[in-house]
Amino acid sequence: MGSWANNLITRLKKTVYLICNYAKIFCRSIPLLWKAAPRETIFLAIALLLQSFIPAIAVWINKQVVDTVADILSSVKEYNFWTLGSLVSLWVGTIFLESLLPPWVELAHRNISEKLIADLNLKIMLKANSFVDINRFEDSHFYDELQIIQEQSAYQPRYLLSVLTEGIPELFTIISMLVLVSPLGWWIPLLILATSLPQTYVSFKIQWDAWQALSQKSPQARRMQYYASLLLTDTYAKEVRLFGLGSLFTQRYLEAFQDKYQTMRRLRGKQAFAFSGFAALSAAGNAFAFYSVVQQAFTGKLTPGSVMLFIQSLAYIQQNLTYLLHNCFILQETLLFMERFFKFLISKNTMSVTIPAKPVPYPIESGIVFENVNFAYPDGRLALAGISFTLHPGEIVALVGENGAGKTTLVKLLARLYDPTGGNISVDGESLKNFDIAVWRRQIGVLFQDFCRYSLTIAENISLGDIEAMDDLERLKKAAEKSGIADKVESLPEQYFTLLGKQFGGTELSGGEWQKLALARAFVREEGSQILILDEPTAALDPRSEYEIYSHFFDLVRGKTAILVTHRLASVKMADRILVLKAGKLIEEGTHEQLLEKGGEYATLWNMQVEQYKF
Ligand SMILES: Nc1ncnc2c1ncn2[C@@H]1O[C@H](COP(=O)(O)OP(=O)(O)OP(=O)(O)O)[C@@H](O)[C@H]1O
Repeated sequence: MGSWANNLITRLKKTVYLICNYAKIFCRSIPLLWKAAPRETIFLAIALLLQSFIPAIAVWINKQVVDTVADILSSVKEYNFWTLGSLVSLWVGTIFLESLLPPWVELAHRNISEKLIADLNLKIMLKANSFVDINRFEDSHFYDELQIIQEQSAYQPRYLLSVLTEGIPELFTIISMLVLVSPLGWWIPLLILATSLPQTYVSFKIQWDAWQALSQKSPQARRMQYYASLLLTDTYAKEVRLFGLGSLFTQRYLEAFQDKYQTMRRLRGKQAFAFSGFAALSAAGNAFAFYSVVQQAFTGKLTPGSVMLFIQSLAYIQQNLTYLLHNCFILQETLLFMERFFKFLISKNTMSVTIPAKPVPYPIESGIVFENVNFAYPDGRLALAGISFTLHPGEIVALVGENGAGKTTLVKLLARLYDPTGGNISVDGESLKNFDIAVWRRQIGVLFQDFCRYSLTIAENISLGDIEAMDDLERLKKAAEKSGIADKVESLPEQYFTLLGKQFGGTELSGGEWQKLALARAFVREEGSQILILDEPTAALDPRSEYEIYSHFFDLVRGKTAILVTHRLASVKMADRILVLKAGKLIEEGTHEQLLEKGGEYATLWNMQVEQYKF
């Protein structure tokens, strides 16, 4: 067989595969509508079926009316009021139904699409929440996919419904019109289809190419969005103005736009060109069919009503084919979104979970042991290498070291936000991996240096540390007092019920006040937790607040194993032990005095800080 034929077979196979794949996704998507809104879906299906056949019934009635009138005029039949009256009543009935249905179809469409959007978004949120580690969010490919799904879930489900509510009646109208014209000549529907389908196929193919090009250019589209957000969101407003960054970002926006636009412009040109060529073929086919019908009418083989039926049917077929084609494009894009959505729903957790889990020791007796622990982030760089130490119950340990030394990474491993890529972490001799992750995390109160600021009330902001404390104002107040934010809260008119954050018109706090609130969140998890991790807890605090926190530190962490990550060496003096990290390695370990005596890295850092305070 020649290479031309081979090529054709490969293309055909590919097309069949694509169509089967789309059909599969379509069949998986429809039950989602049913689940989101069963009653509305039944109503919509019935209304759509009615809508689909109304045009064919109307055209058929028109034919009967014209033929009856022609017969009466040519005296073939006698004028009969009842025949004409019933035809007119039927015609009025179909026209009435045609105008009655759309508002109800629209209502059902909107109700279902709103429910469907909420349903899909909930599924996405629940799935994202089921990832127990944060690796997924740091895998750039996966994160990109998640962003696209999140963005498109706001409108693609609506498109799916639009396509169904418009496309189904269009398809049935085309079929019923083809059936109606077939008595005029068996070859007429075939000719109309044969001259219209190449146009449909080519448009489809070009649309597919355009979609692929668009997804290849999606980094550019996302960059455009990013540069726009730099000029349009409050987070960047200060720096953009002070550093005069407006023109740089608009320039970058334009560069990304040009890159995407040039590709799309070429493809759209190709599409218009191919479309026009095949439109001419379709027009020639229709003209031939029209000529044949009119000629048969001249020779008396067809009635005037049949000519009108042909003209009206052809108009309906042409119009609905164009609309259907457009809807197929949209459906194709929607099905690609649904494919992404389904893939996302079956994506696996990257962290292994042991079932059944071992009970977490309470209290921890012998301690938490890091044994030769290594960790590399997804980009492959080693952030921790060969870390070994033991955290004894009730001990206060300070982690110090230069920026990027691996301190935060180490506490993330302890909270099991990641698993080590080498070595092991164990608690009372049992690997951390064997515990129920949620139960283990409940043992930990934590404040990260990049803590979150929630646009919720103060009480809610604190209680997020332990949602069981949500209604226990006394517990929340105690945590607020420990972190030093209680006085500020009590000075506000609505106190603990003050809404925070500008997003919903709440009050704004200063950076240090937000940090104290986050600290209160770590303290509220007091009951039942055994470990307290504070990563730079006082970075944004004024000297007085910092002094107050550290002078009561033993009180604050009472009975817990505490890990304190800080650059302020004056505040680590009271720690039972200090671990010094450098470039991912544990290089020194001991009390403040021992490390000073040793004269190593810690002593150097200490002396540098002491120098700063000398006058
Ligand atoms: N999410 C991440 N993906 C890739 N690399 C990361 C990520 N987070 C941190 N790193 C890298 O891991 C190393 C250790 O970072 P880590 O945040 O643990 O340092 P740190 O000691 O807490 O620093 P700092 O004192 O600045 O807070 C750094 O080189 C950093 O670039």
